[in-house]
Amino acid sequence: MSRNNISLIGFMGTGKTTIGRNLAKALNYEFVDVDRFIEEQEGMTISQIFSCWGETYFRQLETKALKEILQKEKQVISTGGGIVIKEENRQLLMEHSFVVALKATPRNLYFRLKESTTRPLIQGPHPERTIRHMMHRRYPYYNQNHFSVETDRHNVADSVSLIMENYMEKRSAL
Ligand SMILES: Nc1ncnc2c1ncn2[C@@H]1O[C@H](COP(=O)(O)OP(=O)(O)OP(=O)(O)O)[C@@H](O)[C@H]1O
Ligand SMILES: O=C(O)C1=C[C@@H](O)[C@@H](O)[C@H](O)C1
Ligand SMILES: [Mg+2]
Repeated sequence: MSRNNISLIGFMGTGKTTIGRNLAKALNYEFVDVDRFIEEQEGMTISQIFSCWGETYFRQLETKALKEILQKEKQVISTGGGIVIKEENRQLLMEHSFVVALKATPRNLYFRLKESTTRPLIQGPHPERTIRHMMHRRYPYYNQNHFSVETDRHNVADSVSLIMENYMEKRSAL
């Protein structure tokens, strides 16, 4: 595990961007959001990439972006919710960063995301059911981590403190 990068993984809406920004500030690390990095490189939004080129192409861009981002250190990396689907990405993350999984129930995620129009995979007619199905399939992948936080039970500030404590502890034990 690299000593100097923290990656946040988890389903859409678990708080990777919100917690990530605060964590980066607290550690004086750079904050990098993989989705935003891809959007800047491509000059298109994630929704546009999905609708013009499809998910498979997006997944290729995502792995390319991850490799580039992981070259640097002292970063909090907020990943896309589906990055863990690929074994290659899971290995890259575990090898080059301290991986923190953020968790929440499908019900809470539904309430957090129901007004969102920027998440193409949950724009269908039954978003809560879709979240439940996708979460079920991805569950084992989110469980490959160095530390996890239940965001149903901890607010943003508490989650940041818990992650910092655990990161410092495990880093000094290396
Ligand atoms: N305990 C909590 N921890 C984190 N976020 C919370 C919590 N409770 C409510 N929220 C809200 O849930 C939303 C989380 O959205 P955010 O964009 O940070 O998620 P994300 O994991 O980055 O999603 P995506 O994968 O789609 O980018 C924010 O509006 C945040 O304020
Ligand atoms: O869960 C997912 O598969 C995704 C989550 C978002 O962060 C984006 O990366 C994209 O909308 C796909
Ligand atoms: Mg995000």
